[in-house]
Amino acid sequence: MGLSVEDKARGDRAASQSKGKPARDGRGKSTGKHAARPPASTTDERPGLKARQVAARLLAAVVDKKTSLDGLTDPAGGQPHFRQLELRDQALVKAILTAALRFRGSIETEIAARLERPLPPNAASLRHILHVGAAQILCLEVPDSAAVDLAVASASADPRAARFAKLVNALLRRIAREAGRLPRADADPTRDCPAWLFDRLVAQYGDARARAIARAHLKRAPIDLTVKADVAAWAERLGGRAIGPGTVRLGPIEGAVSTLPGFDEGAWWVQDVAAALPARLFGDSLAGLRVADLCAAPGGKTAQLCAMGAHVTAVEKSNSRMTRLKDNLARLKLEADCVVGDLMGFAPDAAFDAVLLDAPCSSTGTIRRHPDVAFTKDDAEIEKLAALQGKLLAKAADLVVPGGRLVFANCSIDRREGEDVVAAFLAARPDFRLLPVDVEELPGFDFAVSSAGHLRTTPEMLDGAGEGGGLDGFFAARLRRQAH
Ligand SMILES: C[S@@+](CC[C@H](N)C(=O)[O-])C[C@H]1O[C@@H](n2cnc3c(N)ncnc32)[C@H](O)[C@@H]1O
Repeated sequence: MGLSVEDKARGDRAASQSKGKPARDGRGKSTGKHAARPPASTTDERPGLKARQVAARLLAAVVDKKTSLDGLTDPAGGQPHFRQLELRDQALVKAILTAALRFRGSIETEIAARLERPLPPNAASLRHILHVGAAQILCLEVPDSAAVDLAVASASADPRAARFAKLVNALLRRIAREAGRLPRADADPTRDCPAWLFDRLVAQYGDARARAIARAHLKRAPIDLTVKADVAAWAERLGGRAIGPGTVRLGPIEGAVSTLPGFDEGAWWVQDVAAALPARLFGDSLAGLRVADLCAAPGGKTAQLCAMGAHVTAVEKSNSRMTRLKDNLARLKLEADCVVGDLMGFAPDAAFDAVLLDAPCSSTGTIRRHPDVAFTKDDAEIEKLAALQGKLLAKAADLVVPGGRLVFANCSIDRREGEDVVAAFLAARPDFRLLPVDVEELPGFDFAVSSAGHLRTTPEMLDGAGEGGGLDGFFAARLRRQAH
């Protein structure tokens, strides 16, 4: 029988038993009691409550206002309540939101299945509190009792949701008792992929591949490192495996990557294996050449180009992101000329032998790492970004010497931001030709080369359905300017 918002007092006081959760240690012990606590006031100081309240607030910002989670959780410019949390609670908020967004459709289904009537449209705040609670119960190792109690306290402290506190209690206890853990092996992946995105994937890749991509989005992305040299030796030292000539894929690690061997000495940097492919399209021929890396921060590709022996000029419009790029290069003991400013106003003294443009995009290739992208982007945004990319590509082209090469790349899986941008560019610029990528250039990554000679990856490739598999979605095209 479903619960209704009017019938909010009806609650099953039976002990909460999490289904399928591993046994808990003393700290995470389930008390088996879920009687709703006295209503929390805004001064309720119980441990963990602020983290849940901030999680619900940030979920609202992502879903209702299309605000990027990276921005909201930025250590310097992020949401003030988030920044006030202790680091441990900040990590918990991020884990809750990652789960709540990755499995948003499944969580909504579990909630809806236990309601007699849908939540009223003006109950956004209640919905976010329920999603935050359910995400902990269904996806995280948080004791059910804590997830439920803190959701009830969050509702009680929120004037828009206070009258639903008992409903929150009853509903989440039922989910804890009845629902299995997420993700489920037999789950329909389309449930967790917003319709606007799934429709585009089907239109561009066909139904089967669209489903495979949506399934890959439910997996956590592994951590890849690009090493300066000796990939096999670093793979062994770090307990990972070499994939491709310059990438080590790590297994599960304890703590931050910055504590791993080789970080302080600058032997490697974090970069998904797919993100490392566009710079490799220049081959081994960059030593001593003047190369521009446009839209450069945080500098993964700048570092690759420097390590290949090029004289690199990195252009980036964001001051704070350029600071990160410079910090990264300093740690890696690599050097580049760094120019802070809008690419559209960049006027160097001379053109470049090679140019790499990693244009701003929808980032739909990184949904495994950034599940908020599926909620913050839409059809209109993709059109806007495609238009911007066309302008940036035209500007980048003017910076290439006759006979020089230009690589246009981004981490979108949408053709409008990839294949279509390049097709429009080539139609308008007879002084440029596509230099098709040959599968032999990327040993082990032949799957990443499209029949048109572009680089095109999507996250289900490289065993994206398996644990520790997959790669980011990326597009790159290599172009040459006519020699005159
Ligand atoms: C996808 S990220 C680049 C990632 C980077 N190439 C790497 O490999 O680490 C895009 C970057 O472009 C920058 N950007 C966006 N529009 C720009 C513009 N008009 N001029 C210069 N930089 C821009 C953004 O601030 C962002 O740092």
